Order: sequence, then C-alpha cells, then structure tokens
Amino acid sequence: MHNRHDGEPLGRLLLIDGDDKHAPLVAETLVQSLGEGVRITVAAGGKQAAELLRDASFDIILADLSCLGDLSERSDDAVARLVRLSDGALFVAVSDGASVSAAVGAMRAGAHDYVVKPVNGPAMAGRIGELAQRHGKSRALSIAPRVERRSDFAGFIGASSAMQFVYEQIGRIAASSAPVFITGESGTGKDVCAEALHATGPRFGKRLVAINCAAIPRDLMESELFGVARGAFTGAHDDRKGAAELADGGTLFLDEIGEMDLSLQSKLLRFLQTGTLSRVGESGVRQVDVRVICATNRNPMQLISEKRFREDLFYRLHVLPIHLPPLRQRPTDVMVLARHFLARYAAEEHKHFSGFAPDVAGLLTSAEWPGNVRQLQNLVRRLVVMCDGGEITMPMLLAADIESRGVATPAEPVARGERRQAILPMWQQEQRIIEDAIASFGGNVSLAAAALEISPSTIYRKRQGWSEMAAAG
Ligand SMILES: Nc1ncnc2c1ncn2[C@@H]1O[C@H](COP(=O)(O)OP(=O)(O)OP(=O)(O)O)[C@@H](O)[C@H]1O
Repeated sequence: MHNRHDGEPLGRLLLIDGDDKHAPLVAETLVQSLGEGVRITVAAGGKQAAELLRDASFDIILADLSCLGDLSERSDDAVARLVRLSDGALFVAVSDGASVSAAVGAMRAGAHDYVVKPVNGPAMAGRIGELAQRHGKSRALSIAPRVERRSDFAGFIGASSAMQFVYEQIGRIAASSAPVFITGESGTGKDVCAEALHATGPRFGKRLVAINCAAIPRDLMESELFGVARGAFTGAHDDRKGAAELADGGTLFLDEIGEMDLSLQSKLLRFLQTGTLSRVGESGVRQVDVRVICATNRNPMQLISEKRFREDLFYRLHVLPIHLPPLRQRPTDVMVLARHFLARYAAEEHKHFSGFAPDVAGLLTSAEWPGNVRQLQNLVRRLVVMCDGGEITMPMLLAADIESRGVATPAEPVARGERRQAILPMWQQEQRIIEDAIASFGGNVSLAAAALEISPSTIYRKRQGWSEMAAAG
C-alpha cells in the first residue's frame, strides 16, 4: 500500500462505468486498495472515455463493456478503438459474466484481461499487479500494491510469477468453504495445494481427509467415502465412518476425481447439495460439514464430453478453480526446487553437496519435465544416494538420469548415438499446447481460443480429430 501522496499522482486510472451511482463506490474501493497515489477519472461511456484518452495519458483502463455502445454498436470494436488511443495502458475489460463472447471479443481486440462484475477492490488491485508484471506494464506496476515475491508458501517451493499467482489464489480462497477444483499435470503439486488450502484456512484445527478415487476399488469406494453400517455386507462387522464423516468440520480432499464411478458421482452430488449422507446399508441421514477440494490431472471438459464425468457435478465442484502450471512453463523454479531437494536429501543421507555445476543447471532448467516436480525430486534424490558429495557434475547427472525419461538429453545426441528425447508427432504437440491453454482458463474453450488466437470451432474440430487419431492407435 502506498503512503498518502500529496503531489503528482503515482498513476492514473480511467474507470469507464455508465452507472453514476455505482461508479463512485467502485472508485472508492479501488483507491482503498491501490493507495491514494492513484488518481481515478470516471467516464460515463465510450465516447467520453475516447475524448479523455485523446487529452491525457492513463496507466490503467477499466472498461465496463456494457456502456461502450455510444462509441460503437459492437463492444469489441469499441475496445479496439479505445486500445488504440490508450498509449500502452493496461486495459482490463469488465463484463457482467453472462457474455463470455463479449469478454473474449474484448481480449481479441487488445484488452489484456477481463474480470467479471462486481469489481472487488482488493482482488482487482492484486490482479492489476499480476497483469502489469505479466505484460511488462511498468507504469501500471508502479501503482499496484507491492506484493512480496515469495520463494516458498505453505509447503510449496518456487518463486516464479506463475507460482506467485497460485499463492495469491490460495491466500484469497483458503478462508471460504466453497469447493475448490485443482487441475494440473501429474506431479505439479495438487496434493501440496490441497494441504496448503487446509493449513492456511480456518478448518486447520480439524482433519484433512484425502481419498484417492483412482486407488480404491470401485465397489469399496462408496463405503470408503460415506462409511458403512454394521451388517450392510459380508465382512461389515462394525459401524464405520467414511472419509466424509471423518473430515467433519475440516476438509475432504477427493484426489483423481475424474476416476470416480458415475453412480457414485450422483451420490456425491446429492451430498454436496444437501450436506447430508447415509452410510452404506443405513436408511437415516447424517449431517456433515466439510469443505470439498478435488483434483484431477485429466481435462475435465474432455471427461464430460466423453460422458465419464457428470456436468452438473462438475459445476457444483468447479466453484473456485486453481490450475497448477507444469514445471516446463516456469523454468525459473527448476533450480530453486533442485537446490531445496539437494539440501533436504543431503541432510537425510548425512552427505555434503556444494551445488550443481553450471552446465548441469542449464540442462535441468531447459528440460521438459514430463513428470514435473515429482520427476525432479526423484532425480535429485537418486543423485544424492548415488554420489558421495561435492558438486553435481554432468557425468553424475547422466548416470543418475537413466530412469528419468531422458531429462539429461545431451546436446548432440544423434551425432554421438546416445539417448534422444522422444519426439512427439506434431498433432500430439499441438494437442498438448491447446489442452494446457484450456486447463489454464479453467476449462473455458472460448478464452483459451482467444489466448491462442484461433477460433473455438478450430479447437472443437481438432479435438474431434485427436479422438479419431487416438482411436486409430
Ligand atoms: N512447488 C512444489 N514445491 C515443493 N514440492 C513440490 C512442489 N510441487 C510438487 N512437489 C512435490 O512433488 C511431489 C508430487 O506432488 P503432488 O503429489 O502434490 O503432485 P500431484 O499433482 O498431486 O500429482 P498426481 O496427479 O500424480 O497425484 C510431492 O513429493 C510434492 O511434495
């Protein structure tokens, strides 16, 4: 937060909001969150905003898409015109949430992001800081409240911007009881995330009970989740609580939710709707208060389209989405994590390591890491066990890397006839890029398409093609 500022403002924000009662309130919450160094000018519509932009320079523009009609009938056209006049300001579109296509249109027209109404001051201030950093908008960044860059948070290690965003999201939603839906490839830290949400929230005094929907046989899953009454089936000698009851007052973590049987999905939906459950073989109902966190490394939209996941259950669970980015998208975290694991395993093994040789660090940083943090962690552990100590050199890495799916691919593998990283066919690489984009927009195909600068119908067409390719083997 900035100190009170008497002279020139630190920055200028243009708020385009057609509601003359609402706009001053929004402006006030923004000043409270951004600090008094920001000067806010309100424009009642697109035309007035365009005039203001011709006369003065602004650092941030917040534009309610519903009030730009006086500038152009189409909101994307109005946004494009304002962006052209904006002199490189950070441009955030505000939409009413009903029209995803308007928000996508605004982003195609040059907006940096969109937020759904109502504009919340503290959340908006955080978002401005994040966007300003991501888009290199130094003027907007100077207004945003300083956020300490953290290199660790509640069990996570990592100082990249992507992880700062994750920490900020966890901090913002930990106190709520609404369901959280965590997505991310295997090994990106979905369990760590569930633990962080529980540990930093008000339910910390009660239990976090985790249940892995892929690891438990189908016919046992219902009793594991909801408990069992004595005599319900052969072998049920006693009444037993399930994970949901054990987590009462605390958090229930449903890992690999995408693997849950469809009939149990209906029962889970009922539990989420009513807050009550019945143990297997019991006719009465029991009230249970849990916060549900679920996670999957699959694409939930694909599971829904394949009819393996109920859409109504997805929307019940997908209230607060968190996406954990793959390690290859945050290369600055690799050595932070590698050094952390080296220190930890060296202490466990009573050995002394001085660090990684520069060529090893370079190779690790640029590797693909298909198994993400888990793969890096296992590799460092293997290095510590196999080596006596000192500096981790390239020969040591190559010796330890044998089972790690080719992280340490040498620079000229073909010439030297050594191992080569598997090259995926073009369609699979394209599929990965598109699925990553969809996951990072919480499953929203339209927004992913806008970010990739292709049309949503292209994504749907490609998906059809991938299923056919996969079916063809
Ligand atoms: N950012 C991180 N900082 C420190 N450790 C991490 C981080 N991310 C993951 N890990 C570690 O990597 C391993 C895998 O993490 P985790 O089990 O949370 O991944 P996951 O996404 O749930 O994987 P899966 O989908 O296979 O269950 C764990 O040992 C975890 O402690």
